[in-house]
Amino acid sequence: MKVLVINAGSSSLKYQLYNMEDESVLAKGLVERIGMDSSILTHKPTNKEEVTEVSEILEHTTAIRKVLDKLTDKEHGVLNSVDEIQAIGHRVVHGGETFKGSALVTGEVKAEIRRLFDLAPLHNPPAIMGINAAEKNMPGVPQVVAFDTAFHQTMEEKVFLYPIPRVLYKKHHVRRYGAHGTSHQYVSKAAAAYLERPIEDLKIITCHIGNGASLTAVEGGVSVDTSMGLTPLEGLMMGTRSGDLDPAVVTFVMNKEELSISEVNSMLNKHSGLLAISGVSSDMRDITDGMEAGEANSTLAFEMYEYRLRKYIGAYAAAMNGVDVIVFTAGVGENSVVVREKVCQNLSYLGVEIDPELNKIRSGEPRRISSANSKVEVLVVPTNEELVIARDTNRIVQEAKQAQ
Ligand SMILES: Nc1ncnc2c1ncn2[C@@H]1O[C@H](COP(=O)(O)OP(=O)(O)O)[C@@H](O)[C@H]1O
Ligand SMILES: CC(=O)OP(=O)(O)O
Ligand SMILES: [Mg+2]
Repeated sequence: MKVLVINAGSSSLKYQLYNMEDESVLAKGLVERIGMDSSILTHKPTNKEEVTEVSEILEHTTAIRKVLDKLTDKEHGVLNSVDEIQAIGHRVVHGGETFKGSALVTGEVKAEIRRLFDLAPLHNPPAIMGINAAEKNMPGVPQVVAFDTAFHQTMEEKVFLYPIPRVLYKKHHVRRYGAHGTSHQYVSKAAAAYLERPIEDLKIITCHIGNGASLTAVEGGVSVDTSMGLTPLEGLMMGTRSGDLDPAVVTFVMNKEELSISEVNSMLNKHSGLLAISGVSSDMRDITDGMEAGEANSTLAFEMYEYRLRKYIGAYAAAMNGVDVIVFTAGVGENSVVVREKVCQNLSYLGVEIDPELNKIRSGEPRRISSANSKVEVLVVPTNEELVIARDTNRIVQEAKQAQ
């Protein structure tokens, strides 16, 4: 079966086409700046040259049509016809309490994702746009949704409730949900497989640190705590998101600066984090370059980022009464030698010791960076959210066919 995986953002759409016979990627790509005057489509077929095309793409339906054109293009394509795509899988960030796993898209499932718009105003609306756009371009092709929140539905009440009036949970579902679950689940399983140990016996802290960043305490293979909350704003300091702060900061600043709800949301989600402190960039590469050049604001941004991440690792070791494995993943976790080095340097009280040479090795495979003496295994495990979505899509569509 050939499965197209789509990750739709508000102004972008990432895609990967899988051949599920051998789980190989036939092509992948990205449409950026949807809705702006010059959109950019970058298409990379696995065995051919990458192509980039600039054109006007005003909404997601056109974006998917352009992607399908590229996938079937004589020169850059990998398919003879769009009909070869037998299923489509979508990443959806918020599944609320309804979805504990991936689901086949139906009218009711779409209505539920819409009901959750309030809880994920930045993430769920573009996901629905992606689903509708796929439906228009490929009518009749089954679609599956995979939720970032699903893996964290195992958290206990004492972990997911906020200590605020309970009526807010009953009336408005205000609680902690977490995100990046597909990634935390994938890398924790991959870590156990790499170590050749049963996941049931392990206490694992997974650090998914990319643009958005979150940590999860995985005990016995299930998520027992995670750092994102009602929305993907809670927890770690991120590229442009603040992470944890005193909630009174919000009302105080709204009052002093006369900010609206949408303005304060935008400040905390898009103009905070590394970007706000460095004054330069949300990208960890620029921050570490600035730090190496002795630039004070980038150095401070790095130190705050590393300090907050390290505090969370300590908290999750406490939550599980120990830690056997720490896993680094996503853009920063997989690539930043210096972030891993600094975080681990100050975890010696847990018995963490990394090998500086192993830490420097670059590879797309899971690898150990801790020394032989370390009491905790420290691993780098490249994440692959798209593969998990493709597998779920394949399984759910096959099951639905058999049930017919
Ligand atoms: N070599 C590198 N060193 C440090 N950080 C890196 C490196 N490569 C990528 N990154 C970081 O990874 C981030 C993107 O991570 P990624 O997981 O791809 O994010 P997302 O999926 O949220 O777009 C970038 O913003 C950048 O800060
Ligand atoms: C939920 C979330 O933060 O997603 P991303 O890392 O893709 O921004
Ligand atoms: Mg990501």
